[in-house]
Amino acid sequence: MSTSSTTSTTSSTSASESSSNKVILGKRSHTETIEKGESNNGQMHSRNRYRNNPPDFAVLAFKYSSFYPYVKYTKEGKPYIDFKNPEAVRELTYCLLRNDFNLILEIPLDSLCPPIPNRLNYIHWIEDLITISETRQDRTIYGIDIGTGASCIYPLLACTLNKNWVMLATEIDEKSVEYAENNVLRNNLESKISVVLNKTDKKILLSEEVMINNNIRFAFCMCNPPFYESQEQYEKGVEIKQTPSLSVCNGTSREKFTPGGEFQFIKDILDESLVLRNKIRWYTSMIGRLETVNKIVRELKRTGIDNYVVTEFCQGQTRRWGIGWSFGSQRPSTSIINQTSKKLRKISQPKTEFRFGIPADSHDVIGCILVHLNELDIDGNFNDENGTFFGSAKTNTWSRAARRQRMKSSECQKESKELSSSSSTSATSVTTTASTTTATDESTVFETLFEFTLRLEPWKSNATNTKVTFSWTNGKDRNVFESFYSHVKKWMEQKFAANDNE
Ligand SMILES: C[S@@+](CC[C@H](N)C(=O)[O-])C[C@H]1O[C@@H](n2cnc3c(N)ncnc32)[C@H](O)[C@@H]1O
Repeated sequence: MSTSSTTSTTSSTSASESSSNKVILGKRSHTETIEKGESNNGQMHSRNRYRNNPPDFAVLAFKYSSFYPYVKYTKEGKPYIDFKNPEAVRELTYCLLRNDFNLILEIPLDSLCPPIPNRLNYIHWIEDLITISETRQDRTIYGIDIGTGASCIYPLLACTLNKNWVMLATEIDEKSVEYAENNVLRNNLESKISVVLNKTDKKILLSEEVMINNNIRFAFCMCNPPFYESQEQYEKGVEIKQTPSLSVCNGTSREKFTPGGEFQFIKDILDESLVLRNKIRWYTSMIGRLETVNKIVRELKRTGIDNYVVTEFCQGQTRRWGIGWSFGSQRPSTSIINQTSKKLRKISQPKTEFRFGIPADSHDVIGCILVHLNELDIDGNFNDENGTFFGSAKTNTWSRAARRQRMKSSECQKESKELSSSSSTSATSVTTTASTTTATDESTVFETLFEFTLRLEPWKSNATNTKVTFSWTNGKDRNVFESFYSHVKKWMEQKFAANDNE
């Protein structure tokens, strides 16, 4: 059976064990949880509805007569189900989808039965990634689910949770396509989800049916690839699992196996992404084995892609991983980069958030920073409500060379003013004009180097210490942003040290 069913087992087992610990989560927006910088910490995604609210088998059995026969009770009266029984597992999945998402599905008994909490973790992580680039919540978000399976689980859940999402679901297996299409129709989601049969297993995205002749610019693609390359590798994988599998082994061979295993499948997506580039903003995949995460990160680096994120999907004792990469210049926040274990942070891209403290109140600090940003010709808007500045730099105005150049041109201007006030010669005015033009040209010729936000905390309080946080939100060159940040930090520290000494 596929490892995904094992995920269902361990999750539901641990879920029922912790059912005394129920907390109903209030509805929180994507941006809210991202801003709070919440990481997985060995748990489900912070918006996953099952994180602190595991399924209650007794309640489900009472509500759904089809599930009732599968629920048994321990001597202590604790409800449980036999995860070795594929029908019981499938009924549980049906009940959760119906009860919590108002979705009705039909999945063949020999096919993969998707564990819902695990599938939600991946969708919530995609929501976080998309939030970086899509600030307008009313805009249609286009996504692709590669290998949607008979259940069509990702598109169905994703479009139910996100009303502005539209998804293309791809699949190579004809029977699965038929089931997936019927599942879409059954839930009246045909205006949101299209299922296509990918006629070649040699191509994943670059096939005629998927991206060739498709003019849509997709925000993301997602994929739960077949994990193993052979039955032998699968059996080995099962053997080395630390906890014995409690679950039945369902899943067709197409769902479990692919030549070269998951590494080759994701590597193929990576190779195709090098052709498609910005036609899809975030290329992502689920990963079943930790060693594959390291191998794919090495491939990303080898091809020069530095804008990537890795994450860990936790569900009970089972771990899965997620990887995403982009050719765009939008940078994920540090909290998205950090949505993983400490171990994986080492191979993630470095942080995009930088912080220092200034021993003064926020009013004095912002006054000083804004004057200096103005001197540096940094464009931007300051939001006085929350103490946040949104800025962009067109050209490097803070480097030593740029500052020397600025000093030279202001000296020139001073000289020319003095000369023109004593004797107005045409030669001097030409010099003045020339130097101004050079400066103007420099700032208009270059595109935006980077965008950033600058936040002061605590804002509008009498605290005599202010935390200044710079976040790199857009740009290709990390070194340029970091040199700007270092310059402003040094300048501020010197300024306030000087004030202290006065
Ligand atoms: C592990 S299953 C995932 C099913 C479902 N997405 C889920 O998460 O439960 C992988 C699926 O990918 C499909 N697949 C394999 N190669 C493919 C390709 N080149 N294009 C589209 N689908 C493919 C398989 O048929 C299988 O249904």
